[in-house]
Amino acid sequence: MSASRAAAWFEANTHEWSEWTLAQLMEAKAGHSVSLVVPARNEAGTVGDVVGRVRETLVDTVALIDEIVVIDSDSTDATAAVAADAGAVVHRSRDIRPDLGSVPGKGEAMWKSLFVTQGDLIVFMDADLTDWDTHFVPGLLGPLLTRPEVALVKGYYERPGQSGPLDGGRVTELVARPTIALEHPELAGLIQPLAGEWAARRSLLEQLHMPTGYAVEIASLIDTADLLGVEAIAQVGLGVRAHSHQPLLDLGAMATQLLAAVGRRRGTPPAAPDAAPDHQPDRQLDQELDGQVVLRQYRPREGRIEPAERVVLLGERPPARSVM
Ligand SMILES: O=c1ccn([C@@H]2O[C@H](COP(=O)(O)OP(=O)(O)O)[C@@H](O)[C@H]2O)c(=O)[nH]1
Ligand SMILES: O=C(O)[C@@H](COP(=O)(O)O)O[C@H]1O[C@H](CO)[C@@H](O)[C@H](O)[C@H]1O
Repeated sequence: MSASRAAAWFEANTHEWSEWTLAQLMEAKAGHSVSLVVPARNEAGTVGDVVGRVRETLVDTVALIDEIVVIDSDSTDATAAVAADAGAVVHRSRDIRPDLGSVPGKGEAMWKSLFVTQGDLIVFMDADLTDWDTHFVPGLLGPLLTRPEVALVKGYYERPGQSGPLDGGRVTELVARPTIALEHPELAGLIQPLAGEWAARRSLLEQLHMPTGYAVEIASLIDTADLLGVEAIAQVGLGVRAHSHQPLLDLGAMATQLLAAVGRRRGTPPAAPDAAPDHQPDRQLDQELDGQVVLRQYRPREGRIEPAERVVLLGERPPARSVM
C-alpha cells in the first residue's frame, strides 16, 4: 500500500467515540447482541472497577451490552471472585472446552471466549486499566453498528505521562510499528495496533487463527486485512487510557511472540526449540499449538553475569469455527 493509500484509509476509517450518541447506537443495535469480553490474569486490583462501571452504565442504565464475560486466565489471586462480585459472568479459561486442552496466555483466553459468549458483536477490554472510561465500549461499537462493511474496530488513545500523547507502548513503538512498516504497510494507518480495546464481528473472529499469547492483536489485524481487505478495519479515538506496565524483560517475551506471529504469516515458522520444553499443553491439538522458543536474557548476580532463560510460547489456535 502506498503512503497515499494509507493516508486515504486513515481519512476514511478513523473515528472519534463522540461521533455517536448512546441513543443512536441503541437504535442501530436492533437485531444485534453484544458481548464484552475481559481476559484477566491476576487483575484483582482493577477488574472490579472495569466490570462494575461498565455494568452500571451499559447494562443496568442502558442495555447496550448483553453480557459481560471475564475469562480468568490462570489467576492465582481473587480475580474471579472480584469480577463475579462486580457483575460479570466468569469462566476459567482452562475449564472452557476442556477437550481442546489449555495453554496459558491472553490470546488463549480470548479464543476460548468464543465458545462461551453469545453476541454477534464482541468487544474486548483489558482488565488492567487504571485510567479509562465506559465510553470505550460504545465508541468501539460505533463503526460496527453503523458501517456494515466494517468487521474489526481498533481503539486508539492518548497515554498520559508518556513522551508524546499518541506514542504507543514499548513493544508498539519498537517492534509492532517497524514490523508493520516493513511487512504490512497496509496497516500503517493504525495508531495503536496493539490496543487491548477492540471489537469485531463474531463471524470474523471465528475464522481467525489466534496466537495464544500477546500476538493475538497483531495477528488479527494482519489476517483480517488478508481475508477482507484493510477497508474492513476501522479505528476509534477513545480519549485517555492508562494501564499497568509489565517489566521490560517480560515485554521481551511479548515482542518475541509478535515477531513469531508475523514471521509465521510470512511463511517462516519459529525455529525448533534448542532446549527441553518446560511446558506441554494438556492435550496436543495440532502442531501449531506447540510452537515455542527459548528467550535468553541476562542479569547480574554476585558480580557475575547470569543468563536467565524463559520459554516463550508461540502456539496458535485454529479458527474457532473449525472446532465448534
Ligand atoms: O496470560 C495472560 C496474560 C494477560 N492477560 C490479560 O491480558 C490483558 C493485557 O495483559 P497485560 O496487562 O499483561 O499486558 P500489558 O498491558 O501490561 O502490556 C490484561 O487484562 C491481562 O490480565 C491474560 O488474560 N492472560
Ligand atoms: O504497546 C505496548 O508496547 C504494550 C506495553 O505497553 P507499555 O510499554 O507497558 O505502556 O501494550 C500493548 O499490549 C497490551 C497487552 O495486550 C495492551 O494492553 C496495550 O493496549 C497495548 O498497547
